[in-house]
Amino acid sequence: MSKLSDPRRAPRSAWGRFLAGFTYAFRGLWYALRTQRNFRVHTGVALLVIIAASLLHLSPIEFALVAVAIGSVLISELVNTSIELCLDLLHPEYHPLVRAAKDVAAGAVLLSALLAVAIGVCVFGPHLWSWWLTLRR
Ligand SMILES: Nc1ncnc2c1ncn2[C@@H]1O[C@H](COP(=O)(O)OP(=O)(O)OP(=O)(O)O)[C@@H](O)[C@H]1O
Repeated sequence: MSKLSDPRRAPRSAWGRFLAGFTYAFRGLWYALRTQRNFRVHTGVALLVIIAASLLHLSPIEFALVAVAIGSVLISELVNTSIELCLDLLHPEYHPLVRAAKDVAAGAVLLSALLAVAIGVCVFGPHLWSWWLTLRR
């Protein structure tokens, strides 16, 4: 990339740099949505969970817990993707340390997904149970 086309070199005001930061962040989210199947799946599940949370009229605290669960999964997925991209760029060939680094990053995603499931069971469980009891009456 030539220096002229490198956006980091474009002269900008502080406000312009601040706004550009948002553009880069949304570009990152769009990149993950376009290229990462797991991120798309997790985003779809998150939307379904938000719809279910609205239908079941969760309390503000319950909604906050669900938001933390969703956020932790999506954020860990994004960090995992970023780590994978860096490693693929720096060392595309097989290396045991690359394997360990990618496996650890994948482990972080797994842990956050398990945390989300635990929060989901604790928050949605009682609501679904009372909904089920109402249906049976
Ligand atoms: N360069 C490498 N050297 C050693 N092992 C690697 C290397 N690249 C990938 N691996 C191993 O393969 C696994 C999958 O890696 P990969 O980069 O395909 O991730 P992925 O989770 O399938 O990502 P995605 O589906 O998002 O592309 C890693 O967890 C790691 O164990």
